[in-house]
Amino acid sequence: MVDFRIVEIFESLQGEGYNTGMPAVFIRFAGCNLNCTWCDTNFRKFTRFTLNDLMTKVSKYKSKNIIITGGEPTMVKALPELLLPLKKAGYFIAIESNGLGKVDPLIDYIALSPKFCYQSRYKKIAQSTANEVRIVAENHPDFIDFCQYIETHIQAKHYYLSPCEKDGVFNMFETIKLLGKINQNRLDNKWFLSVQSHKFANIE
Ligand SMILES: Nc1nc2[nH]cc(C(=O)O)c2c(=O)[nH]1
Ligand code: SF4
Ligand SMILES: [Mg+2]
Repeated sequence: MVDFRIVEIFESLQGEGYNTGMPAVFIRFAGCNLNCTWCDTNFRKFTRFTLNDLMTKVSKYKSKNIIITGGEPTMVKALPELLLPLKKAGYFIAIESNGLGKVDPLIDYIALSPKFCYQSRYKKIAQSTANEVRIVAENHPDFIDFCQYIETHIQAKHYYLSPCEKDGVFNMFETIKLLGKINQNRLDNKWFLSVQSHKFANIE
């Protein structure tokens, strides 16, 4: 029988991006194909859940929104075996992905966070459509070029820069300066600010 490597499951509010404030059950899968220096998730420590364990656990929460995250959830081979029963049970399923893997068509809402520190890996784009893109802001001369590259290669409704957190400190000033740069010479802003608001609200 398949089992899923799960870091944590919890109910909270979406802290980031367009759906900030949306109540959701977060399913955090173990494993990632990247190793960002500022990663805030220990995706190596996990518990095994069967499909039944997962469905039972999720059904105990109030929310009918699921956010599949990680780690990198597109690397979970058995994911479709979970998505189908979740869809049948009426859940709205969102995913948080770094964009290097293809997102299953059963997913209802796609948030992609391509990583500047691994820009060479994005020469081939696996997932070229999304509902929203969020890039963690980094102070580097090539950063704006990367954002522009992503904007032309990933079609999305919303584009965001997110301040990077290291040891509780956010590069907020750097981020808004980068937003100013990336939006200059446009009639309408295309890039907006997304903060990890849950970290300010002291919720999961
Ligand atoms: N509240 C809350 N919102 C989130 N949105 C994306 C998260 C993630 O870790 O992928 C996350 C998270 O960890 N907590
Ligand atoms: S892609 Fe996300 S989960 Fe993976 S190492 Fe980077 S920040 Fe962490
Ligand atoms: Mg998080």
